Amino acid sequence: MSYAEELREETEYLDNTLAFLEKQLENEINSLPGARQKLINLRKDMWENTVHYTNDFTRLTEINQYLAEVNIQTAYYVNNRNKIEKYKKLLDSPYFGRFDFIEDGTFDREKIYIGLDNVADPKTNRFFVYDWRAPVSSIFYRFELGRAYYKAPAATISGDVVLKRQYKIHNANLKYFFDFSIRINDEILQEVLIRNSSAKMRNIVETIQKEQDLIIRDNKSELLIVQGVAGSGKTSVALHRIAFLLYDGLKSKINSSDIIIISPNAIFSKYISSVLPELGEENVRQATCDEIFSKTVNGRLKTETRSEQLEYLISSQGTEEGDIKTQSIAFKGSEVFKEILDRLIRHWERHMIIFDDIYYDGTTIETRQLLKNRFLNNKIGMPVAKRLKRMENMVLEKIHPLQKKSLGKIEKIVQQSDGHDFEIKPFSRLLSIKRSKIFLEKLRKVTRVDYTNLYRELFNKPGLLLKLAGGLELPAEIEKITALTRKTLNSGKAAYEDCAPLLYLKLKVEGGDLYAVEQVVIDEAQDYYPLQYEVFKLLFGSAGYTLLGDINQSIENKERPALDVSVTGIFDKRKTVRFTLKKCYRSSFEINNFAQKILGEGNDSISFERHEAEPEVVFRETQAEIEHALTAKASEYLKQGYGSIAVITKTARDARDIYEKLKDSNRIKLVDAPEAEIEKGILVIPAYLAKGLEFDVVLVHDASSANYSTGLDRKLLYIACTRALHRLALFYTGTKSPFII
Ligand SMILES: Nc1ncnc2c1ncn2[C@@H]1O[C@H](COP(=O)(O)OP(=O)(O)OP(=O)(O)O)[C@@H](O)[C@H]1O
Repeated sequence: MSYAEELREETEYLDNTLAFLEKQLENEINSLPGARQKLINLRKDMWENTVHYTNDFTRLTEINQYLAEVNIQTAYYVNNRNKIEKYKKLLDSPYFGRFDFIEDGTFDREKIYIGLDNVADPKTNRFFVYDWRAPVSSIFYRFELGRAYYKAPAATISGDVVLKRQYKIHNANLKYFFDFSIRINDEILQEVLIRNSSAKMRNIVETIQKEQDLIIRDNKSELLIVQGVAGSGKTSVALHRIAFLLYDGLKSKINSSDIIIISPNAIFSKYISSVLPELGEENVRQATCDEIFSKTVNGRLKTETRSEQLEYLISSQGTEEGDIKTQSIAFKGSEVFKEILDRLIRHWERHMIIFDDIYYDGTTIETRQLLKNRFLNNKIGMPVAKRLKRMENMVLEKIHPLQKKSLGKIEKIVQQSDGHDFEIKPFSRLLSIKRSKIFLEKLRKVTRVDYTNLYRELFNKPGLLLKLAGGLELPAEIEKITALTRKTLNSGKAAYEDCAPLLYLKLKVEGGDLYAVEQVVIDEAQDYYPLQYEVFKLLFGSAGYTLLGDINQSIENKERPALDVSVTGIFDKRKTVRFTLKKCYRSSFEINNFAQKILGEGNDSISFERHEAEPEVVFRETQAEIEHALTAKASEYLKQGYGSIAVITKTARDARDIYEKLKDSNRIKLVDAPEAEIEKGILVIPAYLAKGLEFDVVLVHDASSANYSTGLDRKLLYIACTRALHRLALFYTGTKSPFII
């Protein structure tokens, strides 16, 4: 077929699709006022015809019937409005791709158009467009021309792909289309990747790569681990995977409230917040690691945040305090410490809960031995706090009949005393209540659990930690770690590394399963320690997990077995799968190659062939000259049209410092805490907060050997450089960092 004929056919197809969409939109718009009015009437009826407060069961049933009807109508109305939104969006660009497929055993050439949502006529069952998540659409992402197959719900369907085509449709106009093979596929990606970055992450639905698609569509695995180099699309894949799991057509479809994303900080949460809405889905629940770990403990103890911890770690390198803190973090995140906490709970059950004989009104209710035996031998699978509460209730039940007797006795005593003739009953009751209160307080001294105290005891009680750690390997500086922790806890504070252990104790002692979710997605998974994963397991119960991370971006710990066997062992899922993403899509070829050299041997990132200028390493005699050079570069790139420029520093303190110096001559924004907003323009930001983000241009402030020389510095420098899409420049005085090769 000639190009002109193809164009005519495609234009016709687009017109038909748009006409169908317009009709659908019109129908939905027409039915909206009716649905709205129906809902208003129903609410009015309910208000007028039912009581607003009642103890009467029959009236309650009546209210419930109304409420059920209101809920149905509300869902209908909301659905109506969502459809209007969907059709409007699709009318702008209903599809972006197509492939033609001849299924084995047939001679029909089926044209499969792919877009953000299904567009189908329910009357004729005709599909104008298939949702990118539909099973058939996987062919578009996974196969070139030739043999192909996809897994339909009932069977695997095979056939031949005879055409693959990509479209640019904007404002309901077909701008262009072209057919592609593998090579052109790369060119399309080139075009997408050459674009400037934006303050919010974008969807990649038109150019999902095969290796990414395999992760996105995996709905069988219960634990899915992705190790991917910087810029390989881990976060993008995670979000598209969520959209896939939310897809209506999926048998195992779940709702947005069933999924939670754990992200490193609020900056990152905001950065990724636009992708799911772009894909036509509601945003799912998000929690930052601070929300999970520090906030839960906060209120009892003043807690350090993850950023504060990192800032301290980075700034205190080379000092004894810094070294103790590093060891303390690794120790408290380890499986060894988990074992110590488990032993602490067992020890506490057996030796630290002091039972006493229980008397009430001169009668022995329980002996201490009986209480202890009952506690140690009953319901041992139940969390300790619940078992103690159960015991408390049992004792209270026993004293209940005695309370009445005791009241009678009190009344008699009060009668015998002078001056209470008219108030015998109320006065006696008061005395009885007071007595019960004293009793309860005494009882609760034994049955009430305070996990923060328990944790304090571990460090306060001389020799307890060492005794519990018998046979386990402890860090060299355990005495100093204990002393530091004692000091912090006794001043009413908890370091960030104490939060996960505290939460672990809380969940073990009081019981867990706080979040009812089915899928947990953990981004920057390399940053969590085994004990933190143990907490996730307690918090999220039997949920499925997707963990995405990059071992080379784990800031503080060197030997952490993140993302491998230890995680697999903790979650102990039957269906576990591991994927590796090696290709970097973010940075230009030159920037990625430069960044890989920072890491040295043994990393296996493959650069996508998108060529741009070589990174610059700029020497200046003084800091003042560096600041001048930074300003000049930033302005130059801004003029060249780069929208986002990050001056990346090592610490937040450096960021504040450089901001103060540059702010008068530039429109510049400081990002020194996770609450800050990321905007277009020039930003000054420390490397650990820039993690996960990207910028058109990265300017690394002070890349000298004095500033970047340790193992931790190497990772920070790597993180900083891998944030750049198009331009990278590093500035230094004295000698440059040994990691710059
Ligand atoms: N298939 C793709 N098509 C187009 N762009 C892609 C694709 N995969 C990744 N990208 C782009 O590459 C960049 C990096 O993606 P993303 O942030 O998801 O990577 P990451 O692995 O999470 O990176 P990091 O570990 O450095 O945070 C983003 O701009 C993303 O849009």
